[in-house]
Amino acid sequence: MSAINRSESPLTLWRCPNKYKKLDELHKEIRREKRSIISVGNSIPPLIKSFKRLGVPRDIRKILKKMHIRKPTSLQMQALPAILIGRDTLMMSLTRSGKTLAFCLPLIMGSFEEEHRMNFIEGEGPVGLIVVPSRELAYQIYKFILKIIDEARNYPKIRVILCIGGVDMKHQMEILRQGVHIIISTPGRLSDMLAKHKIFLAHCKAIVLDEADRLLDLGFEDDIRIILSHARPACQIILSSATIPKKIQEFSRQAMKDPIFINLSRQSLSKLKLTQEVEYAGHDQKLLKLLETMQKTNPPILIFCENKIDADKIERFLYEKRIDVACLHGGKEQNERTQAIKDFNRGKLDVLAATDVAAKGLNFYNVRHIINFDLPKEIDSYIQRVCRAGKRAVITTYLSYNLDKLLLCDLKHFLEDSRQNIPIELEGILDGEDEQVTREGNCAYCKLPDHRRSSCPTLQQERLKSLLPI
Ligand SMILES: Nc1ncnc2c1ncn2[C@@H]1O[C@H](COP(=O)(O)OP(=O)(O)OP(=O)(O)O)[C@@H](O)[C@H]1O
Repeated sequence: MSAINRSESPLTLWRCPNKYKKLDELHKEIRREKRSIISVGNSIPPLIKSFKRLGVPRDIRKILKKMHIRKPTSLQMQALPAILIGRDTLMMSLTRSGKTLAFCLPLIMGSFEEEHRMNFIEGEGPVGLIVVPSRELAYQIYKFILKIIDEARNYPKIRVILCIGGVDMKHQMEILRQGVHIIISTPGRLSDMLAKHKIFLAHCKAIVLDEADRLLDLGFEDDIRIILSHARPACQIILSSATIPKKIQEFSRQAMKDPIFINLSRQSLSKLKLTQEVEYAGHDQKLLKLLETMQKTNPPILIFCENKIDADKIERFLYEKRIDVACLHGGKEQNERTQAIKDFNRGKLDVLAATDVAAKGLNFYNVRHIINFDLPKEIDSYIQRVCRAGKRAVITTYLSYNLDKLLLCDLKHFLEDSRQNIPIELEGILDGEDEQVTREGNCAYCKLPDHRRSSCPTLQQERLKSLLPI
């Protein structure tokens, strides 16, 4: 291990430009409101609207441009300055809001700076660690980072490795021995490597927990605690999560220091201009309905279901109808899963039937139709699924007859928030809670028009505030 202490200084030397520093709180807040951003915490940096002002080096901006990334997304405008100044950050937003770039870019910039300052030597590093719940997601992020650094020819060479099950570790270990800047891993494999003293986090400056809600859902809590216990207390923690369930609240209270919470509210989804429809269907009718439902659009069509059995059943049924289909779930071999995603994204498959867990965090391109074979148990999972859709896609959801009224109520409110006509099937569902809207149709919480309690920005901000460590 190295003799220099790399861990006490922040990830990057980036400082907020003076022009932005001078903005008063009111103006910062107005800019956030315009972009449906809610930020909570002490001394939150302002939104910064260009990669140039964010200090992203010119060559990297050129590479991003080639990837059709010209300006930061709303989330990145807030998250990048927060992460770049070294603050613990929790990003809560829907999928496709650009969270991955928001944490990858600072790690890449930080690694370049480190390597520029002093070459990494044998056994040194990592500067940054990214922990994700699935191998596919790890691979996707790995490829994304490689794409950027491989093209950055005028910058010092930085090394990235994948530390996940199913990958030959021999080559990765070789790179590790040369000194590594960024590690992308799944929790099980990483805690194993830490226990065997093959990886050290003593000099790690930032740890990212991507899809943090899913990491905890999948029971990786103990692994995460072990991983964090190997890091220095000064290590920056970055969490990305689509929802903030209780476990995340507790976790962030314990693990994060003076954090900034950033929430991109749901209204931003309305930009996708989706058509969302629901149909009642008994369990036995669903397969038969499927062919008719699929006629609504051209492929690619993504079918979501809650369990592996249904995913397999759908695959078999459509295969017999000579449709190019595959399924994606935890019971499939890694190479089958990778192949299915590749084929679907390249247009070789018309239909992919997937469970939520398997599809979590993956990017699918230009999906025209999402069919929810069943309504997930939580509205957040429904929203996650919807986020996989391309622009102007159709979302069809099969509702069973015995669904929880509150869940249907959540669905109805979500459709209202996304400016959808309420399907006749949901019209009869009473708000039940007069608390949702006042008699004048205003938000029952802040009494302002144009939104409901379920999407009230003031309420969301107050909820986030309550999550902050005391
Ligand atoms: N500033 C940007 N401008 C244009 N495209 C972008 C920008 N940032 C990211 N993208 C692209 O948008 C897509 C989704 O981004 P990304 O995967 O970072 O979203 P995410 O919020 O992490 O989603 P998920 O929760 O699904 O992981 C990717 O194809 C990415 O390359």
